[in-house]
This record gives sequence, C-alpha cells and structure tokens, in this order.
Amino acid sequence: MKIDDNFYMKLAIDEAWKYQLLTYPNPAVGCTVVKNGEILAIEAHHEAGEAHAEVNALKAAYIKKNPNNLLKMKNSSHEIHDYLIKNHNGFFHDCEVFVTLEPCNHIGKTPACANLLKEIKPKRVIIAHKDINKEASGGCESLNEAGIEISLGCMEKVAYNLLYPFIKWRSGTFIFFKMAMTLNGSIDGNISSNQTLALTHTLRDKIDLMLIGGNTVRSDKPTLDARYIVGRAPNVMIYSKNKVFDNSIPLFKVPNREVIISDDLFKLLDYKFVMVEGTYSLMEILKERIDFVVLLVSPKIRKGLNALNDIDQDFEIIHENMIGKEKIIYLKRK
Ligand SMILES: NC(=O)C1=CN([C@@H]2O[C@H](COP(=O)(O)OP(=O)(O)OC[C@H]3O[C@@H](n4cnc5c(N)ncnc54)[C@H](OP(=O)(O)O)[C@@H]3O)[C@@H](O)[C@H]2O)C=CC1
Ligand SMILES: Nc1c(N[C@@H]2O[C@H](COP(=O)(O)O)[C@@H](O)[C@H]2O)[nH]c(=O)[nH]c1=O
Repeated sequence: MKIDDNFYMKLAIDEAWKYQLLTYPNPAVGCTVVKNGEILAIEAHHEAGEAHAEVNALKAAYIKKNPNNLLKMKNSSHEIHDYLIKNHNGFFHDCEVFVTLEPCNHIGKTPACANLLKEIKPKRVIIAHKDINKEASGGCESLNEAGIEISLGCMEKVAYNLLYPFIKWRSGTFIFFKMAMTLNGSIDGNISSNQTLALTHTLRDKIDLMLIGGNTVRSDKPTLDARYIVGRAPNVMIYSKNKVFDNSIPLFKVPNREVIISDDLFKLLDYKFVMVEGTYSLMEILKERIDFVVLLVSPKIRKGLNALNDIDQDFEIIHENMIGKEKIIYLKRK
C-alpha cells in the first residue's frame, strides 16, 4: 500500500462516514492530522452545532503529543479555537492537515476553521472537495492568502459521495431508503441489534419526515418514534391508496407528531431530509426518487419473508461500515 495523500485522505473520509446523515443539516466531514509522517489524529464532525472535523482533529493531535494539557478540558468549538490560537507555539508548522471538505470561512454556530488554520499555520492543507455552500466557502483562497500551501481535489470523487446528502438537502430534498435484513434477505420480525436500532432511532430523530407503506402500518402496527435514544419522534407520511387505518395503532398516539396519509409522492419535496422505512414493494415504487439505500445487515440466516418481488435494479456500493457486529451498506442506484 502506498502511503500518500490519498491514503491519509481515505482515513478522513472513512471516519466521516461513521457520522453520515447524523450531521444534518451540516455535511459529514473528516480530518486527518499528520506530523512528519506520523498520524496524530483522525477525527470527524459529529453533530450540527458541535466542533467541526478540523477542530476535533487539531485538538486530538495536540493532546496526543501533550497528553496532560489543559486543552483536554475544552469541549466547545469556541474554547478549542481560542486555546489553540493562544497556545499552539508553532506545534502545527510541520503538520499536514487532510480534510474532506474545504475549511469553512464563515462564523456560523461555530467559528471559522479557515481562521484557526491561518493562525496555527500548518505546513500544508490537503482538501478533497470544495464547499458548495456559498456562505461558508472561500476557505482555500483565505488559506492561500495566508501563505499556507493548499492541495485541492485529492480523492474528490470519493469525497463527493460523502458530501452528496448535503448537496441534495441544501438545494432540495435528500431521500434515503432504510431497510433491515438478515444475511439471507429476510425482512420481517426483529432483525437488528439494539445498537443498530439506536442508530435507526437517531436517524428518526434527525429527519424532517419518515415515509412508510400502508401495509407495513397495518401488519407491523409500528410506533415509529425515537425511544432508544429518548429523541424526537419524526413526522410520518403513510403512503396509501386505501387510506383506512385502525387509529389504535401506536404511531397515531405518539404526542407532538404529525401523521399524513397520502398517495401524493410530490409531498416529499416539501421536506429536505426524508427517510423511507420499507422493503421491496415500496422500493419498486420509489426507486427513481431515492438518493441512497441504507441497508442494515444482521449476521443471521433464518426462515422468514424474503425478496419475492418484481424489482430489478442494480446498485453501486458507495460505502460500508460496521455498527457493532452488524453491517451498514450505503448504495446508490446505477
Ligand atoms: N426490514 C425492514 O426494514 C422493514 C420491513 N418491513 C416489512 O416489509 C413488509 C413490506 O413492506 P414494503 O415493501 O415497504 O411495502 P408496504 O407493503 O408497506 O407498502 C406498499 C404500500 O404502498 C401503498 N401503495 C402502493 N401503491 C400505491 C399507489 N399507487 N398510491 C398510493 N399508495 C400506494 C399501499 O398502501 P395501501 O394498502 O394503504 O393502499 C401499499 O400497501 C411490511 O409488511 C413489513 O412487515 C417494512 C418496513 C421495513
Ligand atoms: N424490524 C426492524 C425494522 N423494522 C422497521 O421498524 C418498524 C417498527 O418500528 P417501531 O414500532 O418503532 O419499533 C417496522 O414497521 C419497520 O419499518 N427496522 C430496523 O432497523 N431493524 C429491525 O429489526
């Protein structure tokens, strides 16, 4: 394996994927800090409002070499920026910072990363993808003006898939289709581990709308809340022609949530971030509208409902991660 810019950037990209979709409305971003060939930190942005990937990585890199430093106690992005600007003492001058997205150049919920980098002056900043958000872009120019060497476009195509949800929800609607299955394709009953269910519930907590099929509501009698993480239950649209449901089904009883029963899929375009929980009937209907399929694969083989359907669709695997002992696979339609 060649240890080059692509190698370090891939580490940053993989770290960012661990938080894919969880950073909404922000993009998922990762960052690797390398000092004279030694990897000091591989970090990511975890959640909107929290520190950006660069800030987490610069903090971790500094602490790696200064383990008992006060910086350990600083958690907010503002505190970390302030501390590093005042105390870096040239620590980063021989560092290379690999970041999957152009460092932000504006003060939003957190201070500008480009400003922090200008102050601590790393040897080089390597960027995979330009920021498409006009408000936050301009980081490259700003670093250039400060005399910091920039390399732009390292693994840009791979980073594009990472950035894709952000690109879609900035300009319209991002729709992903989540499906849990066993290794042999069974989709009924309890499939996922508690850790994977917690991820599903974290996603439910983040989205603007969940879409679910009419039959699923009748057969599963679901709740569709975010109880595993004590989060916010999403608004739900039940895709239905029939439109007749027993209103004792738990999902109708969850407080502070809207339930729409509709056969109008154009309604999805009123929302920015939509999760579909479904299987093959719904996938067949929605396949042209779906941006990502997120498959949660449990390492079990068992008797159950399988893929007996008419769907015929090829996909590209754009990423895969483990969640505990289960696998999460991200797919894009070919
Ligand atoms: N493993 C997993 O992750 C999941 C498993 N499941 C399971 O999989 C099974 C199948 O689910 P899934 O494949 O998602 O599909 P569903 O059977 O839930 O969805 C299809 C529904 O879409 C509605 N529909 C179809 N065509 C139209 C149309 N032209 N206009 C309006 N509404 C329409 C119908 O609702 P109506 O009949 O009300 O008209 C139909 O019942 C479920 O029964 C459930 O048990 C479900 C979700 C996730
Ligand atoms: N069984 C299963 C899923 N099933 C989905 O969750 C719905 C039930 O939600 P709730 O009533 O809130 O628990 C069900 O109708 C289907 O959409 N999802 C997963 O991630 N993993 C699983 O193992």
